[in-house]
Order: sequence, then structure tokens, then C-alpha cells
Amino acid sequence: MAANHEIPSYLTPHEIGPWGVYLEQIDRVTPHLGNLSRWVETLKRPKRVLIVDVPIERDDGTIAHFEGYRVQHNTSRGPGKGGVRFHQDVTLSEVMALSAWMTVKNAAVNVPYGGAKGGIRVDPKTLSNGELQRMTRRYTSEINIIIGPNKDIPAPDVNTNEKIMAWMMDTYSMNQGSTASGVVTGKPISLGGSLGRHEATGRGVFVVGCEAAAKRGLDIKGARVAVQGFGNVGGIAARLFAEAGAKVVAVQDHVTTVVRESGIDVPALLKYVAETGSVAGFGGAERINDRSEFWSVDCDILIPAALEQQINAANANKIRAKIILEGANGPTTPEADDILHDKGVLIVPDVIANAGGVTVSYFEWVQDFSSFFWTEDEINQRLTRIMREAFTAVWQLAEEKNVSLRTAAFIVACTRVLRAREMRGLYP
Ligand SMILES: NC(=O)C1=CN([C@@H]2O[C@H](COP(=O)(O)OP(=O)(O)OC[C@H]3O[C@@H](n4cnc5c(N)ncnc54)[C@H](O)[C@@H]3O)[C@@H](O)[C@H]2O)C=CC1
Ligand SMILES: O=C(O)CCC(=O)C(=O)O
Repeated sequence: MAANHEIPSYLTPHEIGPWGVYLEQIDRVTPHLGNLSRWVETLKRPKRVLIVDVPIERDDGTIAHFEGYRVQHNTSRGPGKGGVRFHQDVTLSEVMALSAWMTVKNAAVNVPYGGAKGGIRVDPKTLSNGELQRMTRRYTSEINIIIGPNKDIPAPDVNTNEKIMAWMMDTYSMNQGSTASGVVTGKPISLGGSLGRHEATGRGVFVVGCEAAAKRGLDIKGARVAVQGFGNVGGIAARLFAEAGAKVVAVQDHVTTVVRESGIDVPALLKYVAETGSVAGFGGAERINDRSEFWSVDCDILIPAALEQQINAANANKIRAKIILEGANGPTTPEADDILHDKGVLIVPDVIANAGGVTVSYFEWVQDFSSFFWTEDEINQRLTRIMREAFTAVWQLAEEKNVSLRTAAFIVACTRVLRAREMRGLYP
């Protein structure tokens, strides 16, 4: 993959990883971009890449260093926007790809942002609360030079949450000398966070899931759902599907896979995970030892909501679902896309399916600027409308051009980004 691409010199070929997946997706959309394709190279190069050293003093007095990143992939349509991930496997390639998918996602649902993403290569479970706070604050200070309410606005992603966003907002504000609530979204409600943001990504997955199910003649009531990743996105999507009458028959997290043919009690599992940190040991389901068996679970809807490249050439053939809703970013490789397409599986791509989070982040940012806050009903209604409209536009284009929903979403988004790029011109 990506063998014919010019790889930035700061990535060695063996590190190409998720960035290679993204480049392949851009190759697939390029023939559909008409005259704008002369600008396509813009999408293959992140605008700005910042690598930072994040030193902290551990509780035992030793000094630890972590590698952090903030990548602004594109700002043609507005400030950079995208989450921050704390995970032991974070790489520059991954953060570059995640930032690029933010560019595409923000344009696909037409929120006025470019794309950015950040991360630290760290297993946050190995840090005390004090160490986590010191690391978050140091990282924020290091990336302070490129973030800001009008420049680049971080948000939560894997292993980050409202608490981390509060520390980031406070650190940035201390460095500025005044409270700047609009510098991050996904904050606690009492610090300018938005009602509905915590649930927004999972809710968006559910909304487009209902649209996709209707297109395929599948009744959500009684539908069998399997979810990989039971955190913010997967947990809330599972809850909403269960509330709508679906049966959640399998859940996999970073530790364990659990199944129950008659349907898992999702509220009980959410409570258990909140208390213990994992689905491991949950009494209300059966555990399967071979993790790879998760992919062959008999289900109608599969929701990957964990990490990238989980659905790949090695397991795509095993998948029995009719519909895949990409809660995660980049969960499906291009090879797997092709295999699943041949099997007739409908994939609602990440750049539409999980766009609910950034959509409500946009609402949060707007509310912070105006210091006027909306009700949860207003937020959910606006979110639902944007998600449905984006899904419908992409569905119609996919039918018209006889392409996958992913390629259709990329056509809509890349056209918006490159048109903006062209209109802005190049000369300083
Ligand atoms: N939080 C948000 O608003 C958004 C998140 N996303 C994407 O959704 C995905 C999940 O993010 P969050 O739910 O926020 O993270 P989270 O940290 O709340 O939850 C992550 C979940 O994935 C599981 N997991 C981690 N590694 C795994 C593995 N190897 N196999 C199976 N499960 C594994 C964890 O156990 C946990 O249940 C990521 O791809 C993220 O980029 C996308 C849009 C917005
Ligand atoms: O809410 C946001 O700004 C971005 C969330 C995010 O990181 C994502 O959509 O992948």
C-alpha cells in the first residue's frame, strides 16, 4: 500500500501505517474530483506537524519523558479541530492520519473547521492522577504555540475525557492570562462544556445506523449488534441501540470479549465497566478466549469503536454483519473495504458515522463564544438533523456515481476542502 506515494521524510516507510490507509483512500477519490484534482497533493501533506517532548516528575522523584504530537492537517475551511489521544501505541503516522480524517469529516458534515489531531505515546493507566495532570499540563504548554480558540481546538479521543479537557483549558488560559473556554471542547458542563457532547459521538453512530438500517430494510428492534470498544463511543452507541430494542450480542474491549446470545444487559455492563475499567469478569455474559472470534459473531450490525485497522484482509471474510458503522476512526483497511463490498456489506464510513462528536463540539465552541447555552433537546435535534442530512447527501451521491459510501463521503468532503483551497489562492 502507498508504494507510489512520496512519503514525508519525517516518516520512514515502515512507519507508514494508518497514514498509508488514508493515502489510499485519497487515491480512490481522486478520479472523481474533476479539475480540483490538481490540488489533491494538498491533502497528502499535513500543513503543520509539531513533535514535543513532555517531561514530568514522577511521584517517586524520577523524571519521565513522553513523546507528544499535534498535527494540523489542513486549515483551508477554518481552524484545526480534533481530539487528543493518550495511548501507548500512538505514532506520528497515526496522528497524521487521524488529523487528515478530521479534515475530511469536518468537511463531510460541513462544520467550519479544518482537521487536526494530537496525542501522547503513553499508557495513562500507568500514571497516578497527579502524574496524568502534570503530563497533560506540560503537553498543553508545549503545543500552546499552535493551539487557540481561533487556531486549533483540541477535544477528547481515546483515553482522554472531560477532566483532561478541563486541565488543558486551564493550562492554556494560565499561559494567556485570561480564561479561554473556547480553546478545547468536550469540557465539563460547569466550565463551558455543552450538554450532549459526552453522548454525541455514540448518538451520531446510532442516528446514521437507523438511517442505514432503513435503507437495508432492517428493523432496529430485535437487530443483533456487536460492538468493539466499550468506551465513550462504543458504550453509548450500544446503550442507544439497546434502548431502541436491539440485542447487543457481543462486546470486545482491550482485555476481553464477551457474548450473550439473548442480548447483554447494556446498562449493567456500563456500570460494571465504570467500576472496574473493563468488561473482563462481567458476570452477565460468556467470555470467549480467542479474540479473533469476535469478528465471526452472528450479528446484523457491527460497530468497530476502538482503534484503526481492526477490520483488515485477515478477518474481513469472517464478518457476518449486514451493516458496519464505523464508530472508530480508520477501523477498516482498503483491502477489507474491497472484500466487504464484494460480500455486499454496507459500510457507513467513520467520516460520517462518528461525526456526531465534532458536530456537538462545534455547538460547544459556538456556545462558548456567545456565552449563551442551549438545551439538550436543542442540541440533540440539531445534531440529528446534521447527521441525517450528511448521510442522505452521501447516500444519494454514492448511488448516482455507483461508488461506496466512503468514496462518496470523500468526494463531498474533498471537493469542499479543495474548493476552499483554490478560492484562497496560494500567494503570500
Ligand atoms: N470520543 C469521541 O468523541 C470520538 C472518538 N472517536 C473514535 O472512536 C474510537 C473510540 O474512542 P473513545 O470511545 O473516545 O475512546 P475510549 O478511551 O473512551 O474507549 C476506547 C475503548 O476501546 C477499547 N479498546 C482499546 N484497544 C482495544 C483493542 N485493541 N481491542 C478492542 N478494544 C480496544 C477500550 O477498552 C475502550 O473500551 C477511536 O477510534 C476514536 O478516535 C471518533 C469520533 C469522536
Ligand atoms: O470533538 C472534536 O473536536 C473531535 C473529536 C474527534 O477527535 C474525532 O471526531 O475523531
